[in-house]
Amino acid sequence: MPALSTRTGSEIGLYELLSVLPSQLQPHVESADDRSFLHAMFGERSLHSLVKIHEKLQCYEDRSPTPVLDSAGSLAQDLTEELQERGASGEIRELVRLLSKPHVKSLLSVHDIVARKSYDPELPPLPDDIDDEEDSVKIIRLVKNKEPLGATIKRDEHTGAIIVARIMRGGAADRSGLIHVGDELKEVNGIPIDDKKPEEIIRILAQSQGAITFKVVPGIKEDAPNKQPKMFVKALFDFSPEEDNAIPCKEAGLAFKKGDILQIMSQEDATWWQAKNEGNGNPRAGLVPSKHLQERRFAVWRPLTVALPQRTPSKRFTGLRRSFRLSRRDKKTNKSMYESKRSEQYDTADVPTYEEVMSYRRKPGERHRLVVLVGPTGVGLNELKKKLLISDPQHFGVTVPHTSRSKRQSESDGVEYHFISKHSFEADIHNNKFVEQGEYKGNYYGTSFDSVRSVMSKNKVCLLDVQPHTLRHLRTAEFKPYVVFVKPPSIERLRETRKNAKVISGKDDKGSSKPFSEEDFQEMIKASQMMENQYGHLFEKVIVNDDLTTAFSQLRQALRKLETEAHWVPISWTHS
Ligand SMILES: Nc1ncnc2c1ncn2[C@@H]1O[C@H](COP(=O)(O)OP(=O)(O)OP(=O)(O)O)[C@@H](O)[C@H]1O
Repeated sequence: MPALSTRTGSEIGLYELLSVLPSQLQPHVESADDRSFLHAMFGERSLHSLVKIHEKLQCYEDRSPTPVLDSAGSLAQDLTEELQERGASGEIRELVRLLSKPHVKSLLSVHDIVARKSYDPELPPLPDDIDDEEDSVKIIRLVKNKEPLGATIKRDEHTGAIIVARIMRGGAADRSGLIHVGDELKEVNGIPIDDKKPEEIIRILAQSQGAITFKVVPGIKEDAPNKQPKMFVKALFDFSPEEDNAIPCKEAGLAFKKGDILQIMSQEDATWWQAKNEGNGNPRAGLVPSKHLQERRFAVWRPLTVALPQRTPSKRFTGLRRSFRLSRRDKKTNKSMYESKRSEQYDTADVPTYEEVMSYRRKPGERHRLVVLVGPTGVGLNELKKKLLISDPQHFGVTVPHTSRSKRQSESDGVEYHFISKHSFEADIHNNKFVEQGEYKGNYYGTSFDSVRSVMSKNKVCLLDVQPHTLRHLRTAEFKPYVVFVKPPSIERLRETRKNAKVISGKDDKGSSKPFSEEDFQEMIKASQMMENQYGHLFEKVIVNDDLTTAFSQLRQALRKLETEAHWVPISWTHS
């Protein structure tokens, strides 16, 4: 900004500064709203008067004047009386007249107040015949620009009075500290509103700019300012106030997307909370559905979206990744796998509303978080895992799966697999020792929790790829999983990029491979959409595996950040 001209040449006069600021700031302010706000604010007459007074007072600052006496008012009174007793020369009469002028009396009175530094107002005693029923009225003057007032109103069902229903945290009304929930609105800008509908009042308010005067009857005093501790939640669903017909005021709503971090500012209302979105930097709170409301809504929607028969998960062995060298290209296996996931997901404990979170940064020496890769079959999880392992074999590690099939000559126990008997495998399943397990051609295969622990205890980042329905078993303070969803690109890009790629054929379990078919691509995209719909709220990072090198570098960067920066994790993971 260029230097501003000053009155004295050496010091910037505040008053001059104020008058040139709007034009000087103009090139730096993009929005027309902001520009008109600045104009209105710097052009406000009372502000200019205050600045003038401030400048005048500054002249006295160096001299630090002290009052000679603090009873100039009574001295003037005594003097007037004495002078009146003396005869009546013209000069005496003039002095008596001057001293009795109300302005001079007020000036002397102000002088004495300042000299005594007694600034508390002295209120006259209450009259004896006061009517206890009479309402005390408060006049409030707020300066409003285009920003909304940040309050909602309602009509009291019993009395018919217009009452302040909500004050939005951080909004204009809240910042003023003058209007409170429960206050009864009597007049806006001198217009009585007793007979007006709330919508009409809202219109009056919306059309008012600059100073607005409210006449209110204060409600019952609020308790001490809300000292609720800061609470952050991760939203597990999308919300758009525009599309919500139940919200008391659409303009007061706060839109958010699944995965956004919200700071809950008020839970006073059981149905509509007030929250700020951590991501958008807006200091004003908006209305969001409360957890309770969202749960109720979900209960109503749920039968419509997932009307699937419940299965008993313990009796079923869900599908396995090809990392176990099993067929997942067998369509029958894939289909039943997804059906089983759907029914497991919508278990009542899993209603996706909000999850309380806290910022967490791994301390030096602390175990690394488990990195879980999730994605549809063939999307490239193994390829990405392989690249990570090659990039830093000391830093990354993978689990060794268990199997009940017999060991081949070329294999060693604990290298390709942990080979255990069918009987032990079944006992381990029974004792919940597996993150996930499955059966293929009469043999069991599975990844145990202990195999994950074993990698983590070597201070390595354990890379695991699992079916998304097993995430719920891993989401504990011990593993603190960082879930990366690997997503396929568009079908056109799949055709282009996977020209030379091979998928493991489902025809045998010897790992023979075949090129991707058009059907494989379609299945991959469909499965990806299904996973995102059902488990999207659990994914912390989504990577589109279009160009492999780009996807790998995005993953590498995300994992670097995971180790160096703070991330939001469920609060229960932080106090273990
Ligand atoms: N971005 C990519 N561009 C080209 N080819 C790719 C890309 N990503 C993976 N591939 C190839 O696609 C094939 C399948 O990849 P990969 O085996 O890693 O999939 P996967 O997700 O591990 O599958 P599954 O879970 O069924 O084991 C491999 O031949 C791999 O090299």
